[in-house]
Amino acid sequence: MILCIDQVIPTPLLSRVQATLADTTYRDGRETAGWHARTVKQNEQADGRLPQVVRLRKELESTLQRHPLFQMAARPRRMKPLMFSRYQEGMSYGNHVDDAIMATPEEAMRTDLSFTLFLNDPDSYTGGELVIDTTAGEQTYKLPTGALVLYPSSTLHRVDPVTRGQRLAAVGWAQSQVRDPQQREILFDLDTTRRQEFEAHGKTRTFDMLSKSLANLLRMWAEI
Ligand SMILES: O=C(O)CCC(=O)C(=O)O
Ligand SMILES: [Fe+2]
Repeated sequence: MILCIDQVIPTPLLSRVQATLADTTYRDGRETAGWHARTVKQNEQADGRLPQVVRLRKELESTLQRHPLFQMAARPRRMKPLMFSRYQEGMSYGNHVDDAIMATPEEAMRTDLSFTLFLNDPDSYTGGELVIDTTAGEQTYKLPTGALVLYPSSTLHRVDPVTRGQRLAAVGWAQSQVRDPQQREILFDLDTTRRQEFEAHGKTRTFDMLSKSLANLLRMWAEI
């Protein structure tokens, strides 16, 4: 399942992110890529050691932790610290698969889900689409400012060359409590349906039964 979520971050935070990213130091993106991805990765990443970058990163991470749709779709157990990336004219990130295991400050994690949070106006740059290889063919994403695409880390994907302007994004990875994508999708559908039932009719018997099934499937499938 690939999910797009609009307006993930509030406008004041987005403005602060944009202001900080316009005025910070960047490093060569190849520093954080695996050996094969490094050969096709051509971008820049905000220096993650700078205090203003750390502060923003943490704020964005806690915003995601509180986002109901992100939580429902990803069920994150561990998250890799977010990275802010910038693609200037001519930069791109060729086809690659993300590393299956990534280091975090605490412990290594398995990457189940990858995501991109688009941080600037898509009309201000040309190219720079995130292209994901799926069984239904290539899917292309160039989302509005503040929108996020969540996709399986198991896919081949790339960022097409930026041919005008610059593309700013935050990228991240999550290990899910539910490893199997099909199980995760079943839980997502059930959760969505029970919320719709609640909104339409309140806490009905149907809502309770859907909640019970969701909780019991989680008991079967979740690793915590
Ligand atoms: O910037 C993006 O949309 C994705 C970048 C990416 O694939 C990566 O950092 O592994
Ligand atoms: Fe990637």
